[in-house]
Amino acid sequence: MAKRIALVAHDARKDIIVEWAKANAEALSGFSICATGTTGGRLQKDAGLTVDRLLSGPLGGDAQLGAMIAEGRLDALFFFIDPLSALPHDVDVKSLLRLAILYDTPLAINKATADAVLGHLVRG
Ligand SMILES: O=C(CO)COP(=O)(O)O
Repeated sequence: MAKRIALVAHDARKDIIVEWAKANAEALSGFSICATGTTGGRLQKDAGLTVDRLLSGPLGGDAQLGAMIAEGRLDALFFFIDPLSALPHDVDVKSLLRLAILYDTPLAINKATADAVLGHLVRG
């Protein structure tokens, strides 16, 4: 069964994750991909990816991903975090990151680490 990965980006990072997904389309096609709502919409429309869309991050999508991690249903998290803005749902972001750390889930937080984690997953 294909490994399941999640792609998430804050608004200021959505163009970056779309470009990254386009550049890595072939590698990403081997995974089952889920994404928070708005990120998923951009990835479908602008990068042509097939994704399972969860709720938007601030409306519970980050919490859904946290639950997937806690239940052992997510193999890696690609979370392009905005480092320059205060976010109203910061508690959800922190919770998701905390669970990824707690469960030792491979975690990418920017393009450089996304390249590294994806390479690690592709190599098996
Ligand atoms: O806010 C997010 C992650 O914290 C992402 O949610 P959206 O993809 O719905 O914008």
